[in-house]
Amino acid sequence: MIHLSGIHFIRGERHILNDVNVHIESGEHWVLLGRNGSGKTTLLEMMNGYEFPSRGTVDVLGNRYGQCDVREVRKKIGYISQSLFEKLSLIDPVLEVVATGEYAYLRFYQEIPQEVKDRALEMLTRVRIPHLADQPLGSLSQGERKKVMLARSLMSKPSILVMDEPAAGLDLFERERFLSDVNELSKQDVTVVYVTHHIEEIMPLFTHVAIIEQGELIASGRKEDVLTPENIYKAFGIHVALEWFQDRPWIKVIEDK
Ligand SMILES: Nc1ncnc2c1ncn2[C@@H]1O[C@H](COP(=O)(O)OP(=O)(O)OP(=O)(O)O)[C@@H](O)[C@H]1O
Repeated sequence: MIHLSGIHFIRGERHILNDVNVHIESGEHWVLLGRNGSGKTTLLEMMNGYEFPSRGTVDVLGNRYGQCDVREVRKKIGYISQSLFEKLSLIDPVLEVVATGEYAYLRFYQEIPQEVKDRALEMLTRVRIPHLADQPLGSLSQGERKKVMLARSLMSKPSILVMDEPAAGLDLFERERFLSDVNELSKQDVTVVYVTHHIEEIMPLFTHVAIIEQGELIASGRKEDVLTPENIYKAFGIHVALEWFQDRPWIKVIEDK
């Protein structure tokens, strides 16, 4: 599905990614975990072909970047990020914003076909906000906006869904509602790649975790093997105890005496 092999990303004096190898197979769902500035977003941008490595290869859905039309591959990848949200029009009704996902447009300048409107409503129903269809995007709460992004990204029936800190800024209630929609993606034929700083966002859906620190992968593999107090210490420099509860990892910070 996604193969990043021997990736280096160098800008000026900085080695931003250093020999990163990530292999994501069909049926797996991955979380990229790491501190601010560790290189997570840069890796996502490479999966989407918005950044190219200084060295190494990127293969997505059987296409090697640099030897294929990246725009064609991107049509099969949904991408949810704050920077994309900022490009959407806050005055447009939610249904229209979701419908733009069908064609990866930012806005419609012509009549939207009825079948596209119907599908947009279906996607809004899936994330449990069909009642907001006619409201302007800008009038929605942060949590509702995230759900609109999720519904919009599903319009194009992506094979891969890449999410960059989608639960950032949500309160506990909104976050849990959003995460439960993310978890429902296990019922769909889509591979999810999810970036976060927060361990408790690793929902049962996720099978694998990669931990990145200062541009290097310090651990990657099945989540039960990777999410250890030792690896969390290496990534965040904090001693923790980790417990699994209802197939989610929860941490307690152990203060140094
Ligand atoms: N094109 C670029 N040119 C120069 N520096 C860059 C470029 N892209 C990323 N960086 C730097 O690389 C580092 C990693 O950035 P990145 O956005 O990937 O981190 P991140 O793990 O997603 O961080 P956060 O959790 O804060 O979003 C940062 O220090 C950033 O300033």
